[in-house]
Amino acid sequence: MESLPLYVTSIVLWLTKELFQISVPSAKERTFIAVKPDGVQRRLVGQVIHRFERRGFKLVGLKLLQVSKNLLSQHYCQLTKKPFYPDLVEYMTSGPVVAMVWEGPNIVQTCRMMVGHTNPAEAHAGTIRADFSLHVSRNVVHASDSLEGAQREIMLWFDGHDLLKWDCIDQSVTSEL
Ligand SMILES: Nc1ncnc2c1ncn2[C@@H]1O[C@H](COP(=O)(O)OP(=O)(O)OP(=O)(O)O)[C@@H](O)[C@H]1O
Ligand SMILES: O=c1ccn([C@@H]2O[C@H](COP(=O)(O)OP(=O)(O)O)[C@@H](O)[C@H]2O)c(=O)[nH]1
Ligand SMILES: [Mg+2]
Repeated sequence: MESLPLYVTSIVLWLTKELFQISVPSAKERTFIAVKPDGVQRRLVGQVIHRFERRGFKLVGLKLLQVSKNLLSQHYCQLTKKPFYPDLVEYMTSGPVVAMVWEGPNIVQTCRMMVGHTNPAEAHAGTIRADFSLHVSRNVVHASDSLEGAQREIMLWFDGHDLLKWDCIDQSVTSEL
């Protein structure tokens, strides 16, 4: 059987989405991930990056930096009243952090699942925190916990022009997804 012309297929797909209100996850969704000082000290940066790469997500921003207390207080602004906050500041400023922006469909929620529970003792095996850490105060990575949080954190940690738009050629077929 002859295949339909591409424009007919596109119209049918568009109509199907419109008629049935199918919500397609945006491939452009972004999240902020950081390898915390304990992860950098333990040379886990490569393994953390590998997890997101092998899942199929796209790296669009990356830098190694010494975090200032000012940046950290903005990043963790919801936690400043917590009893562990002074220790958290000391921990997060104790050495370099690798800050990253990753892109892909449903990435915020998926990365939270891949990172695992805040407390490694409660994290499921196979998550980064369960596989690489033992204690909540040394839990190796940060991942944004909502779309709004991700947008706020990306703007806080990166200048827009440090984030790269590029095409994964192996994923061009699924760029509509
Ligand atoms: N009870 C605790 N004792 C020590 N440190 C804690 C405790 N709770 C949280 N933290 C630290 O503060 C960080 C921020 O806590 P939060 O509640 O935002 O967890 P999270 O969202 O899983 O972590 P992150 O924001 O770093 O991804 C935790 O990742 C952990 O390092
Ligand atoms: O009882 C706690 C809760 C949190 N944290 C630290 O604070 C970070 C941010 O906490 P959040 O609640 O945002 O958890 P996360 O988003 O990291 O899972 C965590 O990752 C931990 O490093 C901690 O040291 N003790
Ligand atoms: Mg958090």
